[in-house]
Amino acid sequence: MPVPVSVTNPKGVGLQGAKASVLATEGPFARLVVKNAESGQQGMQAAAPTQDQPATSAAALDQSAVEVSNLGFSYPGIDGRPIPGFPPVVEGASFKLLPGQRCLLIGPNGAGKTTVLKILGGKHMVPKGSVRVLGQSPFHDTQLTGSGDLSYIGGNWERDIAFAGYSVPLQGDFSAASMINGIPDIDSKRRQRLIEVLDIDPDWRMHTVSDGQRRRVQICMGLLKPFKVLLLDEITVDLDVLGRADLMAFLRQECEDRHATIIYATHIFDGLESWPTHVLYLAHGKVQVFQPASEIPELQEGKLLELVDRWLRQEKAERKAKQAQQKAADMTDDGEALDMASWSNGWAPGRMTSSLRDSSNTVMRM
Ligand SMILES: Nc1ncnc2c1ncn2[C@@H]1O[C@H](COP(=O)(O)OP(=O)(O)OP(=O)(O)O)[C@@H](O)[C@H]1O
Repeated sequence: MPVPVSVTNPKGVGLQGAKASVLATEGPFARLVVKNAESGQQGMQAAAPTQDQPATSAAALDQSAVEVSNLGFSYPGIDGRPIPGFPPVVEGASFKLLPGQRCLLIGPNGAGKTTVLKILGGKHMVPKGSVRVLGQSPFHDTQLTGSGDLSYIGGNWERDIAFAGYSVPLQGDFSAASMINGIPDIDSKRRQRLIEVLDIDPDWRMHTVSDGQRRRVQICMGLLKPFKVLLLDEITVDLDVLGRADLMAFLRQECEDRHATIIYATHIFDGLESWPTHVLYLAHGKVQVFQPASEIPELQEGKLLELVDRWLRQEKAERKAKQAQQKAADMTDDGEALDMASWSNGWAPGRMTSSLRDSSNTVMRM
């Protein structure tokens, strides 16, 4: 049974006509080449354009691809407003990435990584000024995803289906080729390259593939269009070591050759030291570290895992201390716990539901 996919606009329909993705092939770029040749200047130069690699003007390389300014976000409660007493999931986050930069997004479970990526991918509405992708608001300016300039790959290819169950994986007796070839206006060389990089057998039947094989097809579909900004939410978790290494090499090349910008959230760090140009560490919904990789000694020394281990242990200790403080605050004067925690509301089709602590429908047990 086919189900929708977690790839933004896989068919590239919609505002496809508004192809803002065609970048200048002369003018500023040509002037920069002449200027650099004259001054003998070293440093970042726009790559010469080829059929697969559109030229990027020097001015475009200086403009931020992703800009987040004092971003705050709370998931709404049942009345559509932030739940009173709950801290925002993301608070005061600011960072900026230029074309060509690759950012590793790190943080403990529940830190807000997926939420940030979804906001950047236009899946949650936030004030226009707080998030700009390619100079536009990803939620409001839908041509960003419609054109394929902004691509988000995350989650599993599954959804809840009535009478079939929860988290039903995408399956159906159709081939991987029929999915991949079903996307219009794709450069055939790029498609073939991705099939090779991801080691996809076009004859795979989607109802008999393994999780990792299904993931490869999902990733392929998300990468078919030559994106300018790519958001990856732990998509390598099912891939074997070789598949992951080949994919990371491909993504790196996309940034170096086409000046694409990538944010990659992951919990798997082996072999990643030389991949990012930037590292963003998120904890408690706040940006704790945002630094160029060149300024992080542990990355130069191949000790990314040790660094993350230290960060996470520190975060855990802070979290435990905060919880202990909260517990103490919840005690009555005679030392009894005031139970304001979640309260079972019974079953709604197949699922337990509950009221949240301090939410508007909190049930207080006395
Ligand atoms: N739809 C939602 N409604 C309410 N709260 C949510 C929702 N989705 C996530 N949250 C909460 O927001 C917080 C951040 O979740 P998020 O999924 O962004 O974290 P994460 O850093 O991606 O975690 P992980 O590493 O486990 O994937 C968590 O406390 C989570 O419970």
